[in-house]
Amino acid sequence: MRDPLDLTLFQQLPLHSLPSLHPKLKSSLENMGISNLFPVQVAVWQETVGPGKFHRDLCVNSPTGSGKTLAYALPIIQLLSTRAVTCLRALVVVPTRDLAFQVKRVFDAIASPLGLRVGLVAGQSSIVEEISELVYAPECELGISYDPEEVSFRVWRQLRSKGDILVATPGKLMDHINTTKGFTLEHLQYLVLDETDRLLCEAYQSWLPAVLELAQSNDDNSFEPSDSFLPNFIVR
Ligand SMILES: Nc1ncnc2c1ncn2[C@@H]1O[C@H](COP(=O)(O)OP(=O)(O)OP(=O)(O)O)[C@@H](O)[C@H]1O
Repeated sequence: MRDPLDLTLFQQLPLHSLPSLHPKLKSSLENMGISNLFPVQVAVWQETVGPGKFHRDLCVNSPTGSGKTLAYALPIIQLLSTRAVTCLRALVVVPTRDLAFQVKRVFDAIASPLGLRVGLVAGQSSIVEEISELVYAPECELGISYDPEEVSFRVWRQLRSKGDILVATPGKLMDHINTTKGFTLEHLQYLVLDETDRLLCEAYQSWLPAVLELAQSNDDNSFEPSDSFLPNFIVR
């Protein structure tokens, strides 16, 4: 493990001083009234997109209100902006439904202009509605009722992810891992644990080992063949 970076040594930076920042990401931030990145955001950007380049886990420890959500959301969106096919590549796990809504709003604001879709599973709607938000189901689109227990093999083959990024609470995530056909973590590239201290207090059916195992289960990753390593953002 490297020596930690001291965030108090980082300064705010204006957006225009980040040459690699995607122009649409810059516009989205400006629309949100953001003209500078906060120090934690500068530090994480530099360790991921910037000179530090992203090939390891990051553990971010920074005070409440210091801007940690954008600190991880910005590089993830920037790094996913070149994706050609929609599949679930980033998973953000948070301990509460309220935080899940809050984090999804931040992702939505910067992901949509880049054509990236953000899903939410936090018990906000029925399980069937959540499933229809997560995976394409041909019957669903034809208006025929969709019972996930009765999906034929032919249909199962056609199921694919509707989103690039998913924000989830652990309990709901495990429900979908255990029961939703077509829901897969095999293409996952980024895993974020937000409010890790609270998350790890709860075992939730051993959700973390299950997620790590599923995310690393596919050796035949057709999207990023050289990237078998799953970098994690751990935020508290
Ligand atoms: N670069 C920025 N410029 C201006 N406002 C910002 C910037 N980054 C984040 N904010 C705003 O600062 C507030 C706090 O951000 P955020 O919720 O991400 O902090 P946090 O560190 O995750 O806090 P918590 O620990 O409570 O979750 C939000 O209202 C957010 O919109």
